[in-house]
Amino acid sequence: MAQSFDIFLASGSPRRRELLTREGVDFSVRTAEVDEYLTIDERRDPEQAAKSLAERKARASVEALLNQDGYTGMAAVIAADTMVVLDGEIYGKPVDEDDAMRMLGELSGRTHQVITGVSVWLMHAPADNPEELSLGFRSFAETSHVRFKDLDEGIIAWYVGTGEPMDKAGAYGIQGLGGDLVADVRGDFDNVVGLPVKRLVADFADVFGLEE
Ligand SMILES: Cc1cn([C@H]2C[C@H](O)[C@@H](COP(=O)(O)OP(=O)(O)OP(=O)(O)O)O2)c(=O)[nH]c1=O
Repeated sequence: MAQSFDIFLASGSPRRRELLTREGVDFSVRTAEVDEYLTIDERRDPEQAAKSLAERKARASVEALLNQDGYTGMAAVIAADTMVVLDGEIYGKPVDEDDAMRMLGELSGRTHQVITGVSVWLMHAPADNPEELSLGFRSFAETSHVRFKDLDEGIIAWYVGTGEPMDKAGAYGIQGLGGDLVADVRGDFDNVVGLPVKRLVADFADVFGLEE
């Protein structure tokens, strides 16, 4: 694959790295701290919230590349944010085991949405003239629908005890032991894991060197 851009993934998530690697994309990881706070308006519109968080993550990474790393060249910076939504309410990562138990109890036997917002920032930072920086971005949100089996308290307590839920939106990982909690998935499976990588690569074919 002939890539005309340097590609940076602004993510600490090992799942996102694996998914992008699987598509054959050559990239580096450049994470930067962001505040994941959502406004009331963003909470009312989960797709917008996911895009907005992805945009913040990518922008922070762009700023770090330019201001801390002194990056020059043509780059695409990719970030994503995944959230679970049940009855319009956003579920992020559980704060503790009780929170994980609560989330899984609420998801039991029902269908929820998993929304991943993706933001891709394109920048050109000329080495000879830093004043001529050009920067732009495009974002999208992808939604998958996941139906949970009926879960009894014993299963939920066992699953939380494995530790798997703690760093994951909605307190489960469909790609791991959490796959056994799931009855059915409609939509993109990778999107549930954290990155709708097929759509990302298709929508940004020029960036990934898939077009002449
Ligand atoms: C629903 C679900 C979520 N997840 C994960 C994907 C994300 O890593 C995490 C949601 O948290 P995010 O805030 O989207 O991402 P992150 O903090 O892990 O990584 P970064 O911000 O650095 O990119 O939940 C799974 O791994 N499997 C699942 O089935």
